[in-house]
Amino acid sequence: MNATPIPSLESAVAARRAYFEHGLSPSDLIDDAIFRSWTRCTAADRREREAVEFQPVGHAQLRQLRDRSNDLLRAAREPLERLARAVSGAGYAVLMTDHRGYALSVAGAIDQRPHPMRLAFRPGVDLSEYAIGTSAMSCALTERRPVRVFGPEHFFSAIRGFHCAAAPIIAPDGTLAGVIDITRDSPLADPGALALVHQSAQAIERELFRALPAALTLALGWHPAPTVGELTLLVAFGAEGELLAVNEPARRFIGADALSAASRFEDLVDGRFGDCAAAFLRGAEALPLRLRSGLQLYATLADPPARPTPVTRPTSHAAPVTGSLEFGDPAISVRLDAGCRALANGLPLLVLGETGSGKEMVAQTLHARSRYGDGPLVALNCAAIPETLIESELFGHVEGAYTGARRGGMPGKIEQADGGTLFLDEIGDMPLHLQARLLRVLETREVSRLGSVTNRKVDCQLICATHQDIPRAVREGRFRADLYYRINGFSLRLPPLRERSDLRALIHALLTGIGNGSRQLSSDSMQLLLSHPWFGNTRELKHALCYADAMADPDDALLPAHFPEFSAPDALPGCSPMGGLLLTLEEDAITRSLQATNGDVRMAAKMLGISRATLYRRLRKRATTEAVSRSVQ
Ligand SMILES: Nc1ncnc2c1ncn2[C@@H]1O[C@H](COP(=O)(O)OP(=O)(O)OP(=O)(O)O)[C@@H](O)[C@H]1O
Repeated sequence: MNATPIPSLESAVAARRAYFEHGLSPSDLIDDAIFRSWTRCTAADRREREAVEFQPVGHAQLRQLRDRSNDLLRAAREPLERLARAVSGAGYAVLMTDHRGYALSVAGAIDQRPHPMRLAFRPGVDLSEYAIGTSAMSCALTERRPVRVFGPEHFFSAIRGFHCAAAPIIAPDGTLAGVIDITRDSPLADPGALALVHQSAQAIERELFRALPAALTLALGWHPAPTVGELTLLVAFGAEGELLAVNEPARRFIGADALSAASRFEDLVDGRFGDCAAAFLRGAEALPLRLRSGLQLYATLADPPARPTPVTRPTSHAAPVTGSLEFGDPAISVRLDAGCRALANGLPLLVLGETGSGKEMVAQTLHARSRYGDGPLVALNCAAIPETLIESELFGHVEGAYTGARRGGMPGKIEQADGGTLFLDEIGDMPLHLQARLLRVLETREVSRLGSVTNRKVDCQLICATHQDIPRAVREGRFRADLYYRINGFSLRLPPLRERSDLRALIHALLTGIGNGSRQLSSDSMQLLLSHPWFGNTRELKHALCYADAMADPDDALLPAHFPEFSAPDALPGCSPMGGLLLTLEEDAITRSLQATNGDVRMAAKMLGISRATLYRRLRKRATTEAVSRSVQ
């Protein structure tokens, strides 16, 4: 951060006199950024005494502005609140603008502030240099560095009561995402304010970085244990070691020339990406890394995996279970988190899992948490409606498109999902001839109703789900490969219930949703439920609990006798209702992940979103099955 002179009333007044009365450069009295801004305002023929308007844009335009900055708003929510708590007592209000200077959000006490500040601190107000002349935020926008602007340093006299400090927020791709500003009407100099704003901007930059769908994000430093507040150099890599993003401090540290020639881990660092990733997966806390320039640094994980929190039994007052997807299984929570990030980055999501494992619930929850969460969630189950109707359901039709078409026509599910999420359940069952049409819609983001020659633009996110082995369907010519790649921006595999480590907690949570929520379970019953293989997954478990609840007297605990008779678990997975299909899907995924990680079981398990123990179990099972089939042949 460049050092800026501590502002004082005397130096600001002297600088004004030097510049406006004598045409001199006052750069030893004020920050150069302010001098340059005055020069631009003068060149644009602006006058000091002009009135300043704080007109917010209309609702629709504000919505558009906020939609465009959705990632920024999400990343900034916590840092802005923290900053507001830190500075409110000193009379500051907090504001964040987008990269053009439009106010996006306001935090901290604004009600007691004087009139012009209350007008300026409203979402949608244009606070660019063009609109309000020299200010901390307009200087931070132009200079891409933290700037403080003190009373008389503002170009227009109308806002000389303001004292503000602002810092830019740089997006992971190096572009300007926005600016944070704090402003108050007290003329007391406050050297700490600028540092706080700068730290908040860096916290937002780190959040934007965290949201990248990166396989590995490294924090680089000169010491194996970075100290709090140290300048954080962040570099993010994709699953193949491709360079995804570099934050501003790292950009300056590594240098633009070295970065422009780098597209992979190996272009920046002596060493192999796979070795580095494997070392962290084995639990390394810090690794020495030599940059191509010869500088020796240490890398730590910028975003170490969260430790699983201990599961406590939910009480009957707990949040409704339909809002929860996992209850302490780290494998699921990591995948869900990654799924959220993938959606936030515009990737279509493919949810895989056995029947009843909660694919639809995942779609509902991720939709609600996404930036399209305010829009509709429109679902179509491709397996549940006759093939002849899917086309019209999906694409809609105009009046007279076919016999029986609705008068006035009808929008299809895709159109209805505009501004929200389209959820295509059982996508594996989509008829082949419609797949090409769907692909075209996904590519052009335009849909035309049956019988219509005009196209309509659609803006929605896509979540698909299936229990089918789509790679196999592709091999057999039942599913288009290009559509598969299009819908599979990120695949989220839900483990079957029998593999979940949070089964006990899930049972308790489901119990609270049954009857009046106070039903108890005997320990024998819990053992029974924990040992059942649950081929019908959560749906089967839920039914079993409802059944037992109906069989037991109102105040009794649920005993094993209250539960339906479970058929004995099948010894061979191939005998399970879903066995054949799922086995192929699993086999395929396991083989591909092992190939991709050169046989590294830890990494492969992480890629698959299952525990290492589960993967070993699968591999042992595979070895046994292969041995049995060899002996039979
Ligand atoms: N985490 C959970 N908490 C509570 N209920 C759940 C959970 N996961 C799934 N369920 C319930 O289990 C049932 C099946 O879930 P869902 O319909 O989401 O599964 P699915 O994988 O989409 O099934 P299918 O493939 O058969 O359509 C539903 O009644 C759902 O409410």
